[in-house]
Amino acid sequence: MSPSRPAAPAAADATALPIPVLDLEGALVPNGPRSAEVARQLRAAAMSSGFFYVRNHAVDAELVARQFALARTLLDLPAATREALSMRHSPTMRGFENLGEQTLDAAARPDLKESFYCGMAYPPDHPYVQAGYQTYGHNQWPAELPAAPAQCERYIRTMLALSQRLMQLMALSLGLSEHYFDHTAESPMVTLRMVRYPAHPTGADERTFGAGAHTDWGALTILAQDAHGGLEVCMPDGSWVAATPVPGCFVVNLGDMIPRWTNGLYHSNPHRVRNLHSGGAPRYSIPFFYEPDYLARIEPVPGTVPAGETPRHAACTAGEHLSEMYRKTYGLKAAAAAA
Ligand SMILES: O=C(O)CCC(=O)C(=O)O
Ligand SMILES: [Fe+2]
Repeated sequence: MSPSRPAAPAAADATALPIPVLDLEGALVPNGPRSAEVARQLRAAAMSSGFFYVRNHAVDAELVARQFALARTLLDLPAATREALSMRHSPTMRGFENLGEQTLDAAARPDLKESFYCGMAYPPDHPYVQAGYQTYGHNQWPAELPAAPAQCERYIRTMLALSQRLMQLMALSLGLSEHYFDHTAESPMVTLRMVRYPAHPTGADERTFGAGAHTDWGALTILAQDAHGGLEVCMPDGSWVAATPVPGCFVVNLGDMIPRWTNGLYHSNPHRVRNLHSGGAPRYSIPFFYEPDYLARIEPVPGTVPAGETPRHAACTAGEHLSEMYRKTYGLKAAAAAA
């Protein structure tokens, strides 16, 4: 490790973390005995940074380990293979992204990360695939890795179930029926991303990031990260805190659809990544982005707009919101690919 790099953070003491840990034991099924308590904790986190960890989420550690192994294999494929499967050739934003191809913070340098994007395997005759809605259908898989589609599909199905349960707990946290959002999950827009960050360059300026400061665009992100750390979260007072890896936990954060759905009551705070603590090794992370059905209307839920006030955001569909965000951060390339 270079002497200018800070030492790796000590193993996280969950009770001392600025980002709370929600224990999902007893809250994983509708009417679970701890659902109300977890919903209260979720509400507090959502009104603060919009970030929390989840433990006892019932996701098999082996499944997550296999997904990290696949991430390494995918991102080690030769440059020519990755170029042939570049997301620039994909109408649905699937495939490989090279270092510097995305700029999440327009005021910073292009992101020092590379990734592989895939989504749920919607059949070609699904109406949304037929309609050409962005993110539906058309995964790009490398022929060299025939087991990759099934592994990703298993991971996606598992994360989807967890996301949908978290949306039920969120509904509860808003004083709504646990099933309030269920109908918005019919054909969800889900994106699984496997990301690799090179070590933060020595002597890099303050505009250099693995991922520039950004908010996520969807409803929920469930992040698996390796042991190196590097994710930083902007707290409501403007300070940045480390989302230190906690063994066995995922980091969950709210995306921009949730403030739209709650008229600003719940927050989707900025976060960023700098791979500073890995001793020069790459950092891997696997964000799973849960977004509702393309046609789901995103407008304030009951009880979030005070009487006599107008909503802070115009209503839109989830698909409209997401397409606009891809267009902004991938610039003209994505607009061309999506056309
Ligand atoms: O890699 C991470 O820890 C976070 C990635 C992230 O924020 C994103 O992909 O939106
Ligand atoms: Fe993010």
